[in-house]
Amino acid sequence: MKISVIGCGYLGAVHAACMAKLGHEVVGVDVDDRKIASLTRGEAPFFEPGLPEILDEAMASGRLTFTTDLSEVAGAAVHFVCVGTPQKQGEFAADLTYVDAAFSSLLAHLAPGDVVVGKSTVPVGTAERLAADLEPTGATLVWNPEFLREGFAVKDTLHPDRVVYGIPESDAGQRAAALLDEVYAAPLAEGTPRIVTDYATAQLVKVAANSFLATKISFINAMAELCEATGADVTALADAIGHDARIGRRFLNAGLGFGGGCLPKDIRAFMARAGELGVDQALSFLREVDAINLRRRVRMVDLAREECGGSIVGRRVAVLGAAFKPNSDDIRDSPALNVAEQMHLQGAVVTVTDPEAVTNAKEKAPHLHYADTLEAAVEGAELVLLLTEWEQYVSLDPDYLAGLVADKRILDGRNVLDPARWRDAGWTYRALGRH
Ligand SMILES: NC(=O)c1ccc[n+]([C@@H]2O[C@H](COP(=O)([O-])OP(=O)(O)OC[C@H]3O[C@@H](n4cnc5c(N)ncnc54)[C@H](O)[C@@H]3O)[C@@H](O)[C@H]2O)c1
Ligand SMILES: O=c1ccn([C@@H]2O[C@H](COP(=O)(O)OP(=O)(O)O[C@H]3O[C@H](CO)[C@@H](O)[C@H](O)[C@H]3O)[C@@H](O)[C@H]2O)c(=O)[nH]1
Repeated sequence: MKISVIGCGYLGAVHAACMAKLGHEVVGVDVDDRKIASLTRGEAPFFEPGLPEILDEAMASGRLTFTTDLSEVAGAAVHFVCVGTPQKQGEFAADLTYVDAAFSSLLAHLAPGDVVVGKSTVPVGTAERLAADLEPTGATLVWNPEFLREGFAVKDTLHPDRVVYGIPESDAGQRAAALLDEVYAAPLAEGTPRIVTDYATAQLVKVAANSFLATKISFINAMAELCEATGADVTALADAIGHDARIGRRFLNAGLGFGGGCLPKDIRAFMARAGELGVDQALSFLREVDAINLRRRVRMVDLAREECGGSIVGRRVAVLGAAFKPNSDDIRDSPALNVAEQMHLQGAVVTVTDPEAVTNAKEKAPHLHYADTLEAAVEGAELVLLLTEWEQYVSLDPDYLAGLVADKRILDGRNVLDPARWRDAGWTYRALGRH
């Protein structure tokens, strides 16, 4: 089937390549000509494990092309809209400029019977408005939220935990769902659960899922605050409560908290939308989820100051990690980069390293120092901060690192190192929520 994917960022580029892998003929469209030039060369414009391989395969098959010319979507039966919905400057609400622009420019290229599939994360009520705009074209809107995780985007797209379709209550809605079933025939054949519902529910499922994940992380980080006040150990606590199948151990990793281009802005946009709907009280707990999360970053800097005898002015600090999570080069709302910036503002001499995110970090925070290797970053450091749990940092040898630094002091912002092993090697080890 001929498919178009509008918006080829972290979500859209992966979606386009995966749809081609499933056998469809795909045209990916973006307004960013640098991104399109890179994708056209078969090069992923960002780091995502597995993407280069499926891009290569799809480009070689001739089934995947990229363009900045939206008119090339004509003739596609299904159009996926994957453009960004960032947080508005200075507000909690989502900025729908890109979604609105993508839909309005798409109108001229649609034919009756086409299916437009919204995958961007939007405030509930957006799909209903966009469906009304589509009506004169004879195309049908399906709201099909996306749940992929960066770092696992290819696997999550090809083998999703579930698919959700928000459709109108009409024959056209049923036909649109059947067409989307054809697009997703391979994952559905694997038994992927498929939930068909109305627009409002489909849009809410997405932000409810992200709110739940954010709440789980902030819950354990609140427990970390209690652990710090009592001498308890939050990792042991998470293991113990996680054994209860009703709770589960996943997403209970305490530390610097959540960042990225999704959880922080999605819970804020959800609160803003609840306010517009007159039900802001229902989500008032998300304010606390956000506040607990942001407090962890401040606590990390406080811990660094404590370890440096009350002041970090002029101290040489090595920061391991800039990406918001490992296996990604994404630095959107990265807790690691935020801590590095706070340390710099408070007078420390900060050198940041990351296996993949240094280029993006330099663009966002050019005033920090950067090193391409771990060795260069830690050389002569008086304090080391592990802030993104890349495997190469998790598996660091304390004796090896000891030979490079000026002072053997490490703060583990992700609770991934073995405290006993580091202390035995002569290090001062501190972490969030454990001693
Ligand atoms: N990144 C994820 O892991 C993820 C997962 C699930 C859902 N989402 C949601 O998907 C959406 C996209 O997120 P992302 O991380 O891919 O963002 P992104 O910023 O990486 O990509 C968005 C892309 O859309 C392009 N764009 C903007 N306006 C356009 C237009 N009018 N026509 C064509 N292209 C246009 C931009 O140039 C950019 O390349 C957001 O709503 C996000 O919340 C993201
Ligand atoms: O126990 C945990 C788990 C995660 N995190 C942090 O939480 C953030 C988000 O992690 P993750 O959810 O794995 O990354 P994303 O790629 O942002 O994915 C989330 O956001 C996407 C965009 O909406 C959704 O599609 C995914 O389902 C949802 O997991 C990162 O900063 C992690 O470091 C923790 O602090 N502790």
